[in-house]
Amino acid sequence: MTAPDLHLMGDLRMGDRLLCPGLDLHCAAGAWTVLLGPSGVGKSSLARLVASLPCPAYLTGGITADDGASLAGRVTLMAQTDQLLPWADALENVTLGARLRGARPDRGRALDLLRRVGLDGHANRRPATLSGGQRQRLALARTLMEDRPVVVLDEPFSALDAATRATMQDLAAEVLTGCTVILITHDPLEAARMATRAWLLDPAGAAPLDLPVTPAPRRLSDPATLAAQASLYRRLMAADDAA
Ligand SMILES: Nc1ncnc2c1ncn2[C@@H]1O[C@H](COP(=O)(O)OP(=O)(O)OP(=O)(O)O)[C@@H](O)[C@H]1O
Repeated sequence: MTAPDLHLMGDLRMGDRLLCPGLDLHCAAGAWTVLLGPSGVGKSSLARLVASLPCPAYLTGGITADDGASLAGRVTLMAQTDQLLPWADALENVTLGARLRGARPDRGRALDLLRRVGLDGHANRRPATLSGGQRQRLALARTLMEDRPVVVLDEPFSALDAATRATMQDLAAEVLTGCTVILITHDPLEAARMATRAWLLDPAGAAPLDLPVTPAPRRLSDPATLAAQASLYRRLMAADDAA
């Protein structure tokens, strides 16, 4: 499946509450669109809307793909909570999507992804026996296994230590090459590293954020990455003060 460009348009509302007005976000195919913003502005709601999941919020202008086709079946969402099946082991969790669709899971690919997220030898472990970071990496492996052209990642690396986070970011960038990716994060360094385009959502609307001109993922130690991190941090602090 070819990845489409997405267009998110209109006011993000929940009942009579206006969460974020006047969205006009283009999410380019093959690029990472990063959304930042204060807690409660509606980022996770937007993620659920892109994934066509039940959500009390709605976007007045809708979400469209540039190829005109429905997004149904073309999006995978890694939610903030890991949503692992407690009674299934790690391998069964990673292959869940295929099994739900009645397809034969690619066991070799699943085991390889488990290895690449650092869970080699954990295939038969249940989620309750894993640490928070291991569970998050298992959820990441399940997301990467899905092979969908549109991928929404809602704070996917939040439970990881800094070194593991960078490794998982690189893995996701590699596996998701060519996909339309929407990444939600509260981490300005992650945004500075991973974003092709970044937007700050706040109750006044969505504003574009400045990023280095170099392609993502950027080196953590690159002065331009660190300068962008500092600038994004200042913007987030200002948005938090205003919220
Ligand atoms: N199921 C729900 N029913 C009613 N209100 C909800 C529901 N889910 C979220 N909300 C409210 O909608 C608003 C947006 O929530 P959402 O989780 O989308 O924000 P967010 O920007 O992702 O926040 P965070 O950064 O803390 O994850 C919040 O005020 C939240 O309390």
